[in-house]
Amino acid sequence: MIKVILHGCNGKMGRVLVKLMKEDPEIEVTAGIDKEPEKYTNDFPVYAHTALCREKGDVVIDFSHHSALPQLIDYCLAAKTPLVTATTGLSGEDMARLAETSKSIPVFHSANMSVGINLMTDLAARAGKTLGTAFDIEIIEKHHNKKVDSPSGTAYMLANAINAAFNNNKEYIYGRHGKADIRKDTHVGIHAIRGGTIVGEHTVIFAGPDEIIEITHTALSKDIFGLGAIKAAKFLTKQPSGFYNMNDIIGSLSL
Ligand SMILES: NC(=O)C1=CN([C@@H]2O[C@H](COP(=O)(O)OP(=O)(O)OC[C@H]3O[C@@H](n4cnc5c(N)ncnc54)[C@H](O)[C@@H]3O)[C@@H](O)[C@H]2O)C=CC1
Ligand SMILES: O=C(O)C1=N[C@H](C(=O)O)C[C@H](O)C1
Repeated sequence: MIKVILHGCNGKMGRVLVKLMKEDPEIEVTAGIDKEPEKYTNDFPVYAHTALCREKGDVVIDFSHHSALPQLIDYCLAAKTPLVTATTGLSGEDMARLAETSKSIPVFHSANMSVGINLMTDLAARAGKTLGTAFDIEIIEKHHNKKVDSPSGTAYMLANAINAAFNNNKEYIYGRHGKADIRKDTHVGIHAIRGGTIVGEHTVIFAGPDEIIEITHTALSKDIFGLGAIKAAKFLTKQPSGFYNMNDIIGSLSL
């Protein structure tokens, strides 16, 4: 039985993970950490801070807030516990911290734990490479009205994969309010919609002369992210130190 320390256990994704792990005989929550520890009644202890957690887990799963990352990394390093982090809104400095941490313990990060988005990322990069600069690229993401970061981590993941296909010469343009000039072919427009209970929708538009290609992924339930994180946790407990992502568990998606 794999023992999980669930960081952010009382959040929306935390509740999904608690439910999914109850249904899985191979994995269980040993302790939770959440800055609102009493929000729900849980059948495992919940602490307000990593420093208070005495339980030992085989792996930490994190769906919380990017501001918690430094303390979470300190905890994982001290407890020598592998870290699966799905939290978004990470800065370049945060990513560098995760990469440094992965020299000492196994670390898994993906801004989107679904299989579909990871395939879409490959498809979008390939489309960018094939279509070249004749096609303008815009990314639209839609999420629920409780999401705190924008644009989404997934929008960045898609943009970065496309950018890599263009030797990283793209410039990200966030909305166009106040812009009084035409777009350049080096621009990638990124636009965030927030409303209702939208689980998550990402569209990459390639708009060319007289034709348009759109690639869309729609998440219909948060379970897809939770199941991906559980797969990642099971995978990570068997790995040496290193920095892993979804491609390591779903195999090469190169088309
Ligand atoms: N990679 C993926 O596939 C997915 C990533 N996410 C990301 O996961 C994160 C959480 O999403 P939700 O559950 O929807 O948010 P949420 O706001 O419902 O839950 C976050 C939880 O973390 C707790 N928290 C915040 N700061 C903390 C701290 N310093 N220490 C301990 N606990 C803290 C909050 O009290 C809350 O219970 C977000 O960054 C979101 O973008 C969400 C869905 C899928
Ligand atoms: O906050 C969310 O809900 C989600 N966040 C992730 C992101 O920022 O990309 C992944 C998913 O789209 C849901």
